[in-house]
Amino acid sequence: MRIAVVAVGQAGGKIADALLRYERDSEVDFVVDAVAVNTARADLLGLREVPPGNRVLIGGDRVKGHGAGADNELGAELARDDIGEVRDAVDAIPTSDVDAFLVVAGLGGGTGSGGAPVIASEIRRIYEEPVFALGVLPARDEGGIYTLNAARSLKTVVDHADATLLFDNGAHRETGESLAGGYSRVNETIARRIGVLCSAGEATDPTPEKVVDASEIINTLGRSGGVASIGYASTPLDRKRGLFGGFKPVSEDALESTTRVTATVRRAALGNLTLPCELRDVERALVVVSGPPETLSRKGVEDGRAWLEEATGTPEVRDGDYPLRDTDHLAALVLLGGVTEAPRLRELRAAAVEAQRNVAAIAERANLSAGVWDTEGLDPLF
Ligand SMILES: Nc1nc2c(ncn2[C@@H]2O[C@H](COP(=O)(O)OP(=O)(O)OP(=O)(O)O)[C@@H](O)[C@H]2O)c(=O)[nH]1
Repeated sequence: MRIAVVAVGQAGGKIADALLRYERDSEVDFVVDAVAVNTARADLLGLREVPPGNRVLIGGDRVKGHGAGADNELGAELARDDIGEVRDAVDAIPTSDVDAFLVVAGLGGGTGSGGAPVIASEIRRIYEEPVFALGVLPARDEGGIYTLNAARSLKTVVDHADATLLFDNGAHRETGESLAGGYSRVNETIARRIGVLCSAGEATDPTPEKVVDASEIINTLGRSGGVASIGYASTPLDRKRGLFGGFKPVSEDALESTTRVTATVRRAALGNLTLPCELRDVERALVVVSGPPETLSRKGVEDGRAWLEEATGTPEVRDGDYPLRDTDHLAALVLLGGVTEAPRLRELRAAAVEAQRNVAAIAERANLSAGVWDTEGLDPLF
């Protein structure tokens, strides 16, 4: 699936950079173009991969290039005011090659949190291709303002995108990790998952036995404002066991190959989801298995799909393979679409209600006027 990436805010821009790096390393063309939008000039200047001509500074007249200061209403306003400039940058993308747009943002701050729904809704108004959002949720310990921002923004993003892929920072940060080091590792994790998903159907050599078409990804994500999560797991392969330093052919080792594939699919779906959730709270799924061609047991993929059908209780589970010559890992990616419930969503909902009660206290702690955090009109989540 070929995507056009529209990154909003600091986290969005860094994730777009990571996606472009992943694309370059994998040598499969799946990002048609990437645009970065921000209210902070320094964040735009700090990007490494998004081409300088594709960086759009918004709100310059009002915030003078200094960011939205975690005020997501301001972020939304600045995006609305300068939407013409964002539109011009998106119009310059050769959209005849694009299967879907991906609007990427951290939902806890100001610019991405407020701007992403405005921008997604504008792109959706103009183009026929689906507009998916990739939203990063703040970790639990980031504090009330980030939580409240994420809760408000999530409700709006979900309403304005065809589907929203969620990534919970809190579920992926390792103890003792520095913030900067943590983010760059987490961004690589995000880029690998989106990268494998999108590049699977674009690689032509070696040819997959069952191709993952863009339409299969789009149908799994859905187009009616759902939430999605991605699981990923990989298993190292023992290169020494096969002939001539390669792997044993599947025929020689069919049982082991099959079990290895299904076990990897189960690990991808049961642990390490971008948004941890129960499989029974999922409406659709897609499994992609990648690795050296001789290790991709068709039966293993089918067994993995059958297991997922049973675990989710839905027959709407698609599958495909992605053969790669230069890897010593077997990997499985599981895309879960139509997620109806997740512990982190429940927490955000509850925290938003609590934060509304404590608005004055939060504003005081953050040294902001209470007016900035006037939450009148904050819709309940979903
Ligand atoms: N995964 C990931 N999360 C990040 C990164 N940078 C910031 N975040 C998270 O994103 C949220 C803050 O959003 P930012 O993108 O920094 O803020 P912004 O959208 O630029 O908004 P303002 O700075 O308020 O103008 C917080 O929840 C951070 O934890 C990153 O590189 N990767």
